Amino acid sequence: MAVQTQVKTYLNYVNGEWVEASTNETISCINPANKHDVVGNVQKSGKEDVDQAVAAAHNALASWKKLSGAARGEFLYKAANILESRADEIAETMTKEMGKTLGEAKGETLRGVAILRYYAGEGMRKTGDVIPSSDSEALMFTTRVPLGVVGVISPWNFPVAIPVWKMAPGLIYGNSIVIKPAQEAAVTAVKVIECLDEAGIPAGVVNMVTGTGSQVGQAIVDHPQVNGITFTGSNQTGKAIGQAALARGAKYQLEMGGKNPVIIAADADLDLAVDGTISGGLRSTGQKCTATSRVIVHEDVYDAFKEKLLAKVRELKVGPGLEGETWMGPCSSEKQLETVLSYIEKGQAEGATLLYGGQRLEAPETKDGFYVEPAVFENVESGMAISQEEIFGPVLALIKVGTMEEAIEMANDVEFGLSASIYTTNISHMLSFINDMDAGLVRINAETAGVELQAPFGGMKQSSSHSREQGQAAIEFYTSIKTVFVKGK
Ligand SMILES: NC(=O)C1=CN([C@@H]2O[C@H](COP(=O)(O)OP(=O)(O)OC[C@H]3O[C@@H](n4cnc5c(N)ncnc54)[C@H](O)[C@@H]3O)[C@@H](O)[C@H]2O)C=CC1
Ligand SMILES: O=C(O)CCC(=O)C(=O)O
Repeated sequence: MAVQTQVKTYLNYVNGEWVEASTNETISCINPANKHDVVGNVQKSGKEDVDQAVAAAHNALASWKKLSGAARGEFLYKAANILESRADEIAETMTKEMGKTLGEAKGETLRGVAILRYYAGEGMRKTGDVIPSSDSEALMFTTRVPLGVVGVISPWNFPVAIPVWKMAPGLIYGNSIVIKPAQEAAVTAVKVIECLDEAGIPAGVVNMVTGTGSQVGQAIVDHPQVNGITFTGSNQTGKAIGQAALARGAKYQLEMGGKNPVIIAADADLDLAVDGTISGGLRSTGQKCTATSRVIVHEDVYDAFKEKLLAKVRELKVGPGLEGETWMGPCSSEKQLETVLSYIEKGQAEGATLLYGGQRLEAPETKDGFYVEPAVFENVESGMAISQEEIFGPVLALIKVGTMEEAIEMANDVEFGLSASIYTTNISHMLSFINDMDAGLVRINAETAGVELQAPFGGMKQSSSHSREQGQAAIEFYTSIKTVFVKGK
């Protein structure tokens, strides 16, 4: 058991000030590698705090949107430099708070830096088109105006990258922000906001209120002065947010679950496919919406692939994310661990064969953390829960198929459509996969996870609100098009 020295309490950020919540309550953020280690306390805010944050964001809007894109971009460049200079410390906080390995946390923090720089540059790019008018004496063009106050509701699995990829485009296009980060990653979020504060972002342009989803999140969603809500998280919460936003005419963007397949064709490079399956399925302890969970393997290479996969999975070192030799950290919370263990039980009860892993780590040095061994199932059928539902944990389900058509049919046989990949050396297989796979992100000879910040990201079917984040696609959510028709007299 760790001895707690001094636990810091972090404040909300409202109208450019660090403030306590009106409730006078705080919540502790726990280290999933050792539940006795409190990483920090954050404010357990209420509706009144959201009202103050939204009022500040609303008041800041007029002068923020009047600035040129280049001037707004300067704040993002400064914030990027500050985040970069604090990358080691912020990555360590992330690892302590939600468990991913330090290497992954550092990579993600630097991705946050790159996202800030990318959107800083967007402030100098075109936002409209000239369209020929049918009146030869008129000028017709489109311009864009900001949405207004944007509510950002973010999850815990990418504590830097997701808040940044939602806030940075919002800011560059002239919106003001009220963010409620996930409770499990709130200390890391505070540190990201500190970077924006240090960069001198004007008071009220960015506000952060921490607390529960049902109190703080819901108050943001329901607030009449919040013009749009961008959300990443579970399907259940996302759908409820979408309905509430629609009911009061607010814009919304939802990024939700995945049940992502990888297809291993008979002609695949099996070593590459094994590495991509492990990295896509088990990095970050499987807690990515783009994580690989269904591994659809051609029967001709099934046994060879399975043996190679198991040999490598057996070697993965599970442990605290801060330790250098750890490959996979704990689940982010006790709730996540319980969800994963319940799916492992359900898989066995439904008749799948657990080939490896799936046990909680009970050794003295790990029993206080939320650790589970990576699990590999076979004899998985399409109707089983482990084949259909998002587990968000280190669980791979092997499915044997006889043809490429069967593989693609199986890959599409879920309600989600976020990401999918195929390992093959055959160009016809690649082309049918690109054409026939129902997913927003299709990847050839590459793992399902790992999105690039300059490209559109989002899913088909139940995975998103059919919108796209990141890259230049982000402009669609954060702005409205205004069509302008000008005639001299
Ligand atoms: N698509 C993704 O990247 C993610 C998917 N998930 C999925 O969701 C499952 C449950 O994880 P949770 O953290 O409980 O997800 P969640 O969807 O409940 O939480 C995501 C965010 O929504 C907020 N929230 C919760 N209820 C709300 C409400 N009524 N109004 C407004 N905001 C609200 C939370 O506080 C958090 O900031 C995971 O096991 C996983 O399957 C979770 C996190 C990220
Ligand atoms: O795969 C990635 O890099 C991003 C995944 C993601 O957006 C998520 O898990 O929410």
